[in-house]
Amino acid sequence: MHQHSLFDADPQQPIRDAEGGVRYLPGVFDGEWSMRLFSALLEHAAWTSQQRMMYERLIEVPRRMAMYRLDRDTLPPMLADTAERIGELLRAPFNSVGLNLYRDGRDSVALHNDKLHNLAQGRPIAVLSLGATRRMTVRAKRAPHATWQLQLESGSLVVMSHSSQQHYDHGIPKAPGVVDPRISLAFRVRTD
Ligand SMILES: O=C(O)CCC(=O)C(=O)O
Ligand SMILES: [Fe+2]
Repeated sequence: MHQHSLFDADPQQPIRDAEGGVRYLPGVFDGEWSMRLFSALLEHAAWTSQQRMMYERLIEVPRRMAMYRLDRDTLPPMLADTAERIGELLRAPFNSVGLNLYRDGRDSVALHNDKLHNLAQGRPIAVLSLGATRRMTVRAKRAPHATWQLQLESGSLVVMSHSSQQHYDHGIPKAPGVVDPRISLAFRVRTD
């Protein structure tokens, strides 16, 4: 397997495609905004634990989640302003946000691609990170599975094109030693 660090080729854009590929944008929000938003979401978001069937057993998903429609739900403090700033920056009419809370390094999300059936063609998925820095793995589906490791700092955005989801998986591996929580917000343009 070929391992790339983010800085091998281009610090901003490890993967290129006609729709923008996968880009890492550090420092989109400053430390103060990021910290205030983190606290507001930790306290006020409607966190749920979900369960999945795995090997015929019901297991708890190792993170907390919350989901909002930006166009119709009552939102936690600062979320509407944050969504608007990201929408303006990326010129995309985001109408949904999925929140993930990784309580510490034991929480994770397995390699996956975001399902595209209810996402608008050509519109990106933007993931805002808050709190503890965690590593995102991005891996080509096709052999030899080129793999990138991105350190997602608080206040940063990872912007993934719609079409990148067909060719790459992404995940947040467990991180032994990380004791602080992280919240991510995945902004999407849904068609339903
Ligand atoms: O927490 C992250 O950075 C990734 C979240 C993610 O992949 C998702 O919500 O689909
Ligand atoms: Fe995802």
